[in-house]
Amino acid sequence: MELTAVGKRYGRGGRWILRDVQLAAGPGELVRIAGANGSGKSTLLRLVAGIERPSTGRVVRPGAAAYVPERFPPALPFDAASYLLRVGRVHGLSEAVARRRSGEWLDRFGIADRAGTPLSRLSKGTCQKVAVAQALIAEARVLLLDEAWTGLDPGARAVLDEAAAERAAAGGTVLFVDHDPARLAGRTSAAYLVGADGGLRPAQEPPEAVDPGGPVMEIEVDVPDGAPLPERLPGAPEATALGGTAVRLAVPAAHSDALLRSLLLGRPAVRVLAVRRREEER
Ligand SMILES: Nc1ncnc2c1ncn2[C@@H]1O[C@H](COP(=O)(O)OP(=O)(O)OP(=O)(O)O)[C@@H](O)[C@H]1O
Repeated sequence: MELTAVGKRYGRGGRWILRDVQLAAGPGELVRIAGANGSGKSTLLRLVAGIERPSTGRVVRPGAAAYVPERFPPALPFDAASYLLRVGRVHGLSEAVARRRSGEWLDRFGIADRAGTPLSRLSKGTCQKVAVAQALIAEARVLLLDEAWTGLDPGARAVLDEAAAERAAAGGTVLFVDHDPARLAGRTSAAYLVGADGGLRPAQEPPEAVDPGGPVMEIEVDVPDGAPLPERLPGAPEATALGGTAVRLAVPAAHSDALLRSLLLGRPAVRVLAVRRREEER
């Protein structure tokens, strides 16, 4: 995904919201877009999504993007399951795959029992879970999350954290905006700030939020063909070769579920040999 010399203003003579923006993000990247209120973060994501056209410059993306907008319109005449099915079909999924993935995400967000409820009758939080699920079922090469965590309960926020990391681990490119500066801390590959002048510049990432002295999990995996593991895995695990094609990955316990999931769902296909908590004295 690449933006070259992108400028954006709404209407002729309007102020330049974005100016001469260069941004390149490849497979496996998890990128934070920060900036003050009204600086143009949503505009940037809408340009990448293809919903807005740049006033100047060029936007290139590798296929369709999946997008969670800042505001999701819940007043659609569908229930959650049939809405997700339709979105899946728009993304080119077969009916069977769209149905299966919809069911999986409704289940992961703990709302499988509301699959048949009209969107208009869902609570705001449940509706937001559907808004997020509609983007995740696509498994798109580019995933755009605009304040997608807002309105979710803590459990669902953690599911979305994992989902974003999984998409990147599976070779997707993920761009996100969130008001919490610690969101996905330690998992992002880059961060940028939209300035008041419309420019986009690299930003400092906040430090890893996890207590470095906290519990550590060890996950041992076998990579049958000896292929290298992805460079960016959730929790930035410390890897130790165990001989043959086995590797031990050590991560803060807070990241172990996400790491395990991305190992199981990502490439190369690995076999998990052991998962254990590291002994204190080691
Ligand atoms: N469709 C539009 N037409 C005209 N002006 C717009 C449009 N969309 C956004 N703007 C203006 O562009 C500027 C940037 O808006 P944008 O929503 O991209 O910022 P943001 O950084 O995402 O803001 P926030 O953090 O408040 O969500 C704002 O001044 C906004 O009013």
